[in-house]
Amino acid sequence: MEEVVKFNQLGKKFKQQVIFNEISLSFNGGQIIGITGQNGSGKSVLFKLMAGLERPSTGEIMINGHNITKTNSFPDNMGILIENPPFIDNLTGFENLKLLAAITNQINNEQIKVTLKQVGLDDARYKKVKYYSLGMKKKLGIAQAIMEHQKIILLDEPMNALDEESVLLMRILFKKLAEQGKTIFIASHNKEDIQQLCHTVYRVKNNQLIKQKKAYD
Ligand SMILES: Nc1ncnc2c1ncn2[C@@H]1O[C@H](COP(=O)(O)OP(=O)(O)OP(=O)(O)O)[C@@H](O)[C@H]1O
Repeated sequence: MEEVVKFNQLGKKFKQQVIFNEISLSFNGGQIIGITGQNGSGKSVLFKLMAGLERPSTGEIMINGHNITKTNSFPDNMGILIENPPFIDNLTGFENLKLLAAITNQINNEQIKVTLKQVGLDDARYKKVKYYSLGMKKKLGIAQAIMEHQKIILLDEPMNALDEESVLLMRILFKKLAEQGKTIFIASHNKEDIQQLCHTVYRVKNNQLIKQKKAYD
């Protein structure tokens, strides 16, 4: 299987606070990888490092064969949901995605509509984001992360604020994306989501990523 993400002696610290220390790991494509760990352990920082939004203090990160650390670049082919994406309140969900899609111009309006349907926002696509509930905003965040059919998708707590039915819908969607060959990293505190979804699970602990024997140790 193809190696899509590789950490080479990755280290990260903020001033005196060590978050990661010399992590060397690689991840194969086409799987759902769970990232768990206590509050403040470093899950979001890990995603920011992979997305090129934070720079490693030491070591290197390779994404799809490109050394993003050496080239100081953002990875191609990566969809990202970290924290709450800054949507424009006065535009509809559809218009927000259209604006984002215009940056790379890879998908058309029809594909945006299909994505909105996939995340269960079909009825709300013409509603301004300022009238969206918390869960609806989360779904729009998931939509922007997956709409361009990126090879790697980072989802930081994607199920937060979603109702039970929507969680089930997302699980089916994420599994389908992995079957299509995409690699999905999911950070979550939800044991059931991790157990149901993930092929491999790592726990951030003691500045390391520790592979779990069971789906959730
Ligand atoms: N830009 C920054 N400057 C300084 N410290 C930071 C910065 N970003 C994150 N940190 C610190 O790094 C640590 C890890 O934060 P991170 O947000 O990755 O935790 P997390 O595992 O995602 O937590 P949670 O489960 O609460 O979402 C925290 O102690 C946080 O305060």
